[in-house]
This record gives sequence, structure tokens and C-alpha cells, in this order.
Amino acid sequence: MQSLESFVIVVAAGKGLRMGSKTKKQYLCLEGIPILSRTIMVFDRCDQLNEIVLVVPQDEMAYCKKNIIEPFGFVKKIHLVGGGKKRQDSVLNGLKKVRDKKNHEKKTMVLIHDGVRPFVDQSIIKECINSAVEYGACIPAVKITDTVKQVFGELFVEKTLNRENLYKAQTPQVFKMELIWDAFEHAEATCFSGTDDASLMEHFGKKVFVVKGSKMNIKITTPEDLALGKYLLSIV
Ligand SMILES: Nc1ccn([C@@H]2O[C@H](COP(=O)(O)OP(=O)(O)OP(=O)(O)O)[C@@H](O)[C@H]2O)c(=O)n1
Ligand SMILES: C[C@](O)(CO)[C@H](O)COP(=O)(O)O
Repeated sequence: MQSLESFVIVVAAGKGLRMGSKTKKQYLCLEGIPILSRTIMVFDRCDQLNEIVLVVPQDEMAYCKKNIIEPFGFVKKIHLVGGGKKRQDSVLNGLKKVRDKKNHEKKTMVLIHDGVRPFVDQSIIKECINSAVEYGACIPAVKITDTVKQVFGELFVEKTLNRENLYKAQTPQVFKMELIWDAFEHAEATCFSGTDDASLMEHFGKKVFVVKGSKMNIKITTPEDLALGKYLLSIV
């Protein structure tokens, strides 16, 4: 049987416009540690992973080396890569780095994770890797538990959606390298863009397996999420 190697691409090249803070949200601290460093710590501890590809803004690579990576003594090899305009462009830059480093004797798995989801736990990471080895593509997601309204012009309810099959997608999204590479090439050729990586796989016509995510695995997007993140840290 072919042996496995796994890379995680942590994307952190966004502008954080919805957070509206002077310092980009990925660099904001939770209990003295930058959110992005906290996220890297989780993957640094994961024994099923080989190397980390960290995608950050093109002109902030030196800043990240000095403030996000070096102070924390990470054990795994971290490759710093410059990001792109959209999240999808940043992931593509990360995938190009994985392609360069890939060992052609081995089966390569790629995890793609938001740098601003520091509360992901080891059990979800492991379950996603195992399912992606079996099915090719796997994401964690949580079933929606509220009533969902479609709102017109952000003011009036247009209709209530059937929430039976609605889930919120999280990361890490895990794929066999050849599959996600082909899905990105297909997206580029067809000018398709999506807000997550699984949507490119869906567009490519491949099935994506879903495992149970966690409500704790929040994406820090707005100031409310930052407050929630502080609270989560205080209870764990
Ligand atoms: N061009 C981009 C855009 C986003 N991301 C990353 O993708 C993750 C999820 O994106 P989101 O939370 O939407 O971050 P931002 O794009 O920074 O936020 P906003 O849309 O509010 O500006 C973040 O870790 C973000 O840094 C990225 O690497 N490159
Ligand atoms: C990838 C993602 O985190 C899954 O929920 C999400 O799609 C990114 O969201 P964004 O707000 O569109 O960047």
C-alpha cells in the first residue's frame, strides 16, 4: 500500500474587513497569543500531519515570520507563501507550494483551514483526514438549528426555507491532492469561484463527504466572534 503524507494549508491572507479592526484580525491576540499562532499550534500538535503551508499577505511575510511563527517554537516545517485577492487565490498559492514539495512515491492529502478558526479540535481533524482518505473529499459541517428566513433587501422576510438539509460548512476541508488540484484547474478554466474549497469540488462533479463539525469551531469574522472567542478560552 502507498504510504501517506499530509500538508495543511492555513489561509490567513484576508483583510478582515468585517472585523473592522486596525490590526488585521488574524494577528489580534486572545489571551496574549495571536489568533493565527493559536491556529498553527493546533496543527503543529497533530501527529497525522507532516508539514504546514502558511498563506499570508504578500507584504507581511517578514512580519509573520517574526511575530506569528518564531516566538512559538513550532516543531513542524512551516512554508510561508504570499496570498491572493480572494480566498480561493490564496488557497491556490498554497496548493502550488504543496505540489512543489509533494513526494511522488506517496499519496498526498491536503487539509485547507482558515487561519481564523483557532478552536478546531484534534478529533475533527483526524476524522476529516480518515474520511478524505476513504472518499477523496471531506468537510466538517454543523446542522442548522434555527429557523432560516430568506430576507428581501435585508428588510422583509421573503420566505422560510426548509432547514432539514441545511448545514454550515467549516474547515479543515480535506482532499486527496490530485482531486483538489484538478478541481481548482477546472474552476479556473470555467471561471468558477466559491467561498469554500468543497464548492470547487462540487462544481467539478465530485462528492464531498460530511462529518459532524463543532459549534466551538467558530470562524472569527466580526467583533462579536472575538468576544465569543475570549469566552470560549475562559471556559476550556
Ligand atoms: N484573499 C484572502 C481572503 C481570505 N483569506 C483567509 O480566509 C479565511 C476566511 O476568510 P474570512 O474570515 O472571510 O476573512 P477575511 O477575508 O479576512 O474577512 P473579510 O471578508 O471580513 O474581509 C481567513 O483566515 C482569511 O485570512 C485569505 O487567505 N486570502
Ligand atoms: C471556508 C469557510 O470558512 C467555510 O465556512 C467560509 O466559506 C469562508 O467564509 P467567507 O466569509 O466567505 O470567507
